[in-house]
Amino acid sequence: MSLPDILKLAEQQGSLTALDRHFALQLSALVADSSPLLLLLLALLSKHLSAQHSCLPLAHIDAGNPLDLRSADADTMVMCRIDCPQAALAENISAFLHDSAVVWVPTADAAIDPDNRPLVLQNERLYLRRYWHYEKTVATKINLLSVDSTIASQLDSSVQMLKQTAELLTQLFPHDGADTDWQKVAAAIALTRQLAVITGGPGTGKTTTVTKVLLLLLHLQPTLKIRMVAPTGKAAARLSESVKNSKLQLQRTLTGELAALQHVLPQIPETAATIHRLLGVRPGESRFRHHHDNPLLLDLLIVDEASMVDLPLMAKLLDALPDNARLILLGDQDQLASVEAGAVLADICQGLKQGEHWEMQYSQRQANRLSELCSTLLDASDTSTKPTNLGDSLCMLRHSHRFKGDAGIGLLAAAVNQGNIDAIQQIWHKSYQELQWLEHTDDGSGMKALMLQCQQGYQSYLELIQQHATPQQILAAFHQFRVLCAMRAGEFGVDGINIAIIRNLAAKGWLKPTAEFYAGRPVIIRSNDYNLGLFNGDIGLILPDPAQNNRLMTWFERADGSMLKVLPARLPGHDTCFAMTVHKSQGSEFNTVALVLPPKPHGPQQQLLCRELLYTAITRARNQFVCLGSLRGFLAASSRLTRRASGLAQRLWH
Ligand SMILES: Nc1ncnc2c1ncn2[C@@H]1O[C@H](COP(=O)(O)OP(=O)(O)OP(=O)(O)O)[C@@H](O)[C@H]1O
Repeated sequence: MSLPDILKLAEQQGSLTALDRHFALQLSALVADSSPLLLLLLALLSKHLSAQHSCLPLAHIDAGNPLDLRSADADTMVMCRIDCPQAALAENISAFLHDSAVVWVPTADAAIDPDNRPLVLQNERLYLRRYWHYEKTVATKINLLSVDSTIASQLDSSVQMLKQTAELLTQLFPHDGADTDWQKVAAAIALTRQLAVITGGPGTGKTTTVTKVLLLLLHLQPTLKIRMVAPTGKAAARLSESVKNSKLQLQRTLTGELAALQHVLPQIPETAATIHRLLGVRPGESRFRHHHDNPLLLDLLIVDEASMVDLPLMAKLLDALPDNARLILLGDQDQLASVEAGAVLADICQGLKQGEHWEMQYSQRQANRLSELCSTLLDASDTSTKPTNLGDSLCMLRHSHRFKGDAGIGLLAAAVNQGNIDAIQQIWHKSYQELQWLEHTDDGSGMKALMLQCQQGYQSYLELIQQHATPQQILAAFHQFRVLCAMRAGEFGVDGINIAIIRNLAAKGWLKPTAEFYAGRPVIIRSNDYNLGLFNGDIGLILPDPAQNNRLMTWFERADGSMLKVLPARLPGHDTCFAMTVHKSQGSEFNTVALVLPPKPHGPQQQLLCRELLYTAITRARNQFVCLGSLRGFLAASSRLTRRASGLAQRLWH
């Protein structure tokens, strides 16, 4: 059997896709190199990229069965294994790739490959040139932005400036407890450094903190040009809403000595855009309007939900950022990584991870500066023995103001995040009001209970349609409840659950799904349509338009709160979305979330069911979290962490 035949066998057995096989065959034909090992590596690289890794770490390859064949005759197994001990594999393959004419191995003095070879090998990781380039762009810019900035040095040399900043911080962050106010520390970092990365779970006060930072920065520099962005329209709308709320709360606290800052409040921007809109999409072209040679016109960029930003988009955004601009990244590093390749925020925060715990990694100099600015004492556990510039730019908020300490949702999210199996079991057995477990049973009673939840959750928006409420009111009611699934296909995936919900609501007489488009059908957009202004992940509702003789239109709410209506026939690719994937729910929140897990996860499903997926689903819920699944499956998923292969953390932290 030749290697191309073995690739075909791997495709038939499901361990490679047709794309992986064709990619390998075509690229090796293009570069006129038919060596079996190169073909094998190309197929594995493609497989890794499809699984959203940025590269193929050579150490990940299994010498004995690299294609993960389930069954094959002895000759075939011998043909496809790599003839070398596993311990020496990475080194041997590395030597092979060094000699290959299609692989570029960067050196300290050659930053660009003059021959534009399609593959790059660095630190025993094999990249497609494009991805290597994205990673390098992100690492270079983040490293550049984290260098101890002039602002911080000025502060150190000017006692008066330090005192003034400390006073402003004390007034804006009054705190009576003895422990450190991390929001204040985060604000001090954002005020004094060009880069600040503020991470933390839901409700830990990221937006509140950043709004206060904006107030202080605008007070000190009134002409500062600020832009706020998020990866999706929904996340941008949420950020706008959150900043508006924070401004209202702040307004109430600006009394006494702080009253002088009241006039600055209106200067704080309230509208966030999507990253695509900020960068300027040019229809039909893959390059954005803004890039390194045509940078964005801004002094400060705030990026919310940074965990959702994939490697290519982050590279393009950072490439377009002017050299002297400030950058604040906000996000939750524990959430699922971006839908596309990379896990940029997790890689940026990786140096803080110490086993199952997170600890700040400040240099002694930064710890002293922050202690003075915040009138607190950062202890030894917050400083690093191997300090980095990036470590000085990071702050993690850990106290959630949304979930009260003893509230079920917060406890469950924390226990899942730590993979604490005993705690998870106790929480599910304790019957918290906010949590409801539905076990899959052979008689289908779990599924029946889920359908009852759906009736309760979707009743109010369907009633509002009958009462001729405004599309905005109906959409707001629809967004109170959502079913989330781990996967798309199958009876317990998005496809099957959507069908079950439609049948159930139709049986109640609440929906009339007699045609493709019917009043009350929720849709989620699958791709970007820049002409219509619709983006991947946007959710709309099909409703009659009284202004057009009740003709059916699809209504969407834009990031600025205005409504967009589109003829159903003109919609780009879309799906029904009574149920949606957990991935697509990132950046959204609902009063009640019902998560559906398969009863007996097997094969590739198990890989999908991981800790980040559960954590993301749980933290989408504000008031109630319901889960239909098998408790064993839930516990197994809590123990499974997914790591995306990437060289970014190494470039940033070593
Ligand atoms: N220090 C604080 N003391 C009391 N309440 C706070 C504090 N910080 C934030 N809050 C409140 O907690 C809630 C969540 O805050 P905020 O929206 O800033 O968090 P967030 O981290 O941005 O949340 P999300 O990730 O959901 O966007 C808000 O109602 C806010 O007013």
